[in-house]
Amino acid sequence: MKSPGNVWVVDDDRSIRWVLEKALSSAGMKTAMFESADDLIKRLDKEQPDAIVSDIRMPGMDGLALLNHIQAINPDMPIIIMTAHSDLDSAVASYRGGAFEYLPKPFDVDDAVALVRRAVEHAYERRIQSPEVVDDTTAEIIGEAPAMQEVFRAIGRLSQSNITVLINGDSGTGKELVAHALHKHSPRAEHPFIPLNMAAIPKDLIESELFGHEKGAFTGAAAARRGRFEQADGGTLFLDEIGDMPADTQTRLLRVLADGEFYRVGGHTPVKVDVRIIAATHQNLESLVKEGRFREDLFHRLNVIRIHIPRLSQRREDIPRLARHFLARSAEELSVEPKQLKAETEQFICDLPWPGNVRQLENTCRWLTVMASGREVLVSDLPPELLDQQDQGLALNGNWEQLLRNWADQQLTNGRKTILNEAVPQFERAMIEVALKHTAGRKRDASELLGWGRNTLTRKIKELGMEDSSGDEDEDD
Ligand SMILES: Nc1ncnc2c1ncn2[C@@H]1O[C@H](COP(=O)(O)OP(=O)(O)OP(=O)(O)O)[C@@H](O)[C@H]1O
Repeated sequence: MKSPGNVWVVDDDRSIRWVLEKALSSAGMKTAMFESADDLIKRLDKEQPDAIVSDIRMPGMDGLALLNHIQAINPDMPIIIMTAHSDLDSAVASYRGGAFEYLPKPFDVDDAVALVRRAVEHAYERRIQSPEVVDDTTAEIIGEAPAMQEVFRAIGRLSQSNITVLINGDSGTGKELVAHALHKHSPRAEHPFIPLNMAAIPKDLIESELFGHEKGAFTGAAAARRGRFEQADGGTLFLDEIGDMPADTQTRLLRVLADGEFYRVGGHTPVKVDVRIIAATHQNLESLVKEGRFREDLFHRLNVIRIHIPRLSQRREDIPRLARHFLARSAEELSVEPKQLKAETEQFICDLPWPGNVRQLENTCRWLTVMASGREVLVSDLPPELLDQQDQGLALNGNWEQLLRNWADQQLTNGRKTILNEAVPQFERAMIEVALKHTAGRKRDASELLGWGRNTLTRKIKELGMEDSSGDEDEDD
């Protein structure tokens, strides 16, 4: 019993679309043709094909970006990339990104049909072999904004590697989701992904949590226990909020990364593990290094590849899709009809500041699913704190203090500590940058604008690691 197949083709060249549509339909397959990758992605919201055939070069999103996008949301979707011989490098890249096959142009129509048929059968077999692939959609990452496309591209590029990755981004931007995607698209995918949040564990338990302990290692250690490192053997250990790792643990971690082995707390036999580390932080690790709060050598070990996840307010174009996704998910969880945002509600939420990022949007959608009375969500149905936020936003022009209060409030609500360590350097950096802009980079004049002595400004610039951006260094000293 074989599925005839539902195949989507995307190519900006009308004649290729025409040829493939004819050939695939004659072979009994259902087809849909798209002029651009963006059109195809829009349709993916509603329906999923069995396979996709995509040109490599297209205006707008190209074939490889599409490949990365789809790989991130549905790693099992077979994709055939069409490419001219001259684009062999890109074709190789498409393999690494996880394409099913590539089809060199110009192609023989029968070969093309045979290839597509194989892709469809492959998809079909995977589906019957592993019903749990449906579960994969829990890790769907939504992001059409250019800044998120960068993130998808990085996931694609890293897909065959075991390299250490450092993910930067504010709380709730999706760092764990991206770490999970990196794992799922790595050679370690069949092994465990173990997340551990440094900020969420009391300091004196971190070591035993990471490395495990032997029976009787400390009061309360009634039995021996494997730590996260051992649990993650062969797989990936995700260390969230690495900036909060205590100094002693940093030293131990560094040693494990260098030696590939460690001792359980209270243990005397070394334990060998093979673990890929993905670390994440909302803090500026370089600043922590400068302040002596994070080991420089550990920082360099972790900072091999860096991925930055933008704030939700820097990718507002994704808000409507994210909201639909979360409304659908909470409706499913609660077995109710999904709520729909009225156009003005959608517009309203697109303009909000979202200091809690995607997580805040997700929580809002869950709240709406339970609390909004009708099927359609009106602006007045939104949780009161969001309506307040908008008032604050309107009154904001000039009211940076209110923004700062919101930020501090949010940080403390999220359980953060020592928030001045992050806020003060940011504040100073902003003031210095603006003053230097007004003086075309002249520090002496900028120090006057700020009300600091020249030496203080020079020292601050150094401490804040702003030397590259501070403009002309050769002025009169
Ligand atoms: N682009 C996205 N598409 C779909 N869901 C997302 C996206 N980004 C984040 N989410 C969801 O938002 C929630 C928060 O994401 P996640 O836990 O990955 O954030 P985080 O940056 O690790 O947060 P924290 O730093 O507070 O731990 C999760 O439920 C996640 O599934």
